[in-house]
Amino acid sequence: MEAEKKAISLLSKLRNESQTDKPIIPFVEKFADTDIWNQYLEYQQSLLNDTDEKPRWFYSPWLFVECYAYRRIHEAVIQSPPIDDFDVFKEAKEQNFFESLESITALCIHLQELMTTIEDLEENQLKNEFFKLLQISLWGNKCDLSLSGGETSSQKTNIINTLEDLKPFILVNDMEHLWSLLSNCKKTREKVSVTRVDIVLDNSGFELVTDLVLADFLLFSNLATEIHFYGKMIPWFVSDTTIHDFNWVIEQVKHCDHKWVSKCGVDWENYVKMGKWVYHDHIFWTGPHEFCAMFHVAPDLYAELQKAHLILFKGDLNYRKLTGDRKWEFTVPFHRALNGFHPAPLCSIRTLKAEIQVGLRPGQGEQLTASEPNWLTTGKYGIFQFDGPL
Ligand SMILES: O=P(O)(O)OC[C@@]1(O)O[C@H](CO)[C@@H](O)[C@@H]1O
Ligand SMILES: [Mn+2]
Repeated sequence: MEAEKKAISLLSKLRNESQTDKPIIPFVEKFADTDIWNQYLEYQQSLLNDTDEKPRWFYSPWLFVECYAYRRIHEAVIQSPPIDDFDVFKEAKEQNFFESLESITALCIHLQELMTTIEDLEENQLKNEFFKLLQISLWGNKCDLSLSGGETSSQKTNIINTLEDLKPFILVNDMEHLWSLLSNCKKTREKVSVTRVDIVLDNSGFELVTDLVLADFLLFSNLATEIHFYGKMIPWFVSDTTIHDFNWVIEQVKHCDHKWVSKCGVDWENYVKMGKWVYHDHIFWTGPHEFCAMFHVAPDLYAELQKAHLILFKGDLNYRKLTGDRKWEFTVPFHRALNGFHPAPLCSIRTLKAEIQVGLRPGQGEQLTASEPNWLTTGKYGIFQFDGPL
């Protein structure tokens, strides 16, 4: 109880600082990334050079302040042993999973049926199935809990039946590039060689299941031979996946009382055991830096990503970090907005929840603004945006 009281008082202090636009203060508790964060704070301070101004909640860049807020929540918890490994968002994430169970069941059954017919599929049919699972993973990204302030945001309908209706809302659609890349890898692959797809995960719950279903399909269709996942080392943006969530979701699926669903869980656990699925942690993902800084700030992670044939970046926050959350013109090429971040061919799979979008056709953004002023932030629209040699 003492520990809870302490955590709550630290959180109240944090709330007060943010509501009253206090200066952004350094981290005190020693943790793996404390120095990195405090150095970044100094950098933000240096941008205000000749004034006495301090970076503050209402005026500093949103991406930085928002990440800082989640890191401060974590600091309040780690300063309060013995509850220092408590995940304040665990309950919300688990609720999202349970509320989406019907849709998860339908998806797992679909996957198992596909597995049994895969040998008979023509090239074109295989491509179609790949596109379906990509779109399911895209729309799965609607289910994040930070946009809804932690309120429920689960998937209640069978998503497979809605894909056709949702197609007009895909603003950038580079799925064909993903297909060409992976089917070429498959055709030219020698017996012993590897095709590696890396997935930079976003939200746990329903979205994570859609990513695991896609990852499973990539393996049994032979479009890839190895999948590497990246999650968050601390609770992040309410619904983001940690290693605990990753294992928890697989365990839940495994114990579902539907035989095809639990078969998925058993397969997924085996992939992890066999090293066909590899989960990576890295503190960089919960840092303040945009991805173009990764080469210098986290060269080991950059080198790891370079081993992939394709990297899929799930979600809105990853898109903001890919593009530096800048006020880019809508028509600026994605390659340019990545600002030198090119570890391997990559694709952002994201529903739009923040006021940033690049790589649109001339006039496309303006047209959307005229007809639907909130199109950038509602999660109604989505993209598959690819960067890499064609
Ligand atoms: O990365 P995700 O889960 O797709 O979205 C995270 C998000 O909802 O959180 C922030 C709003 O607080 C925005 O960056 C973004 O819209
Ligand atoms: Mn998220």
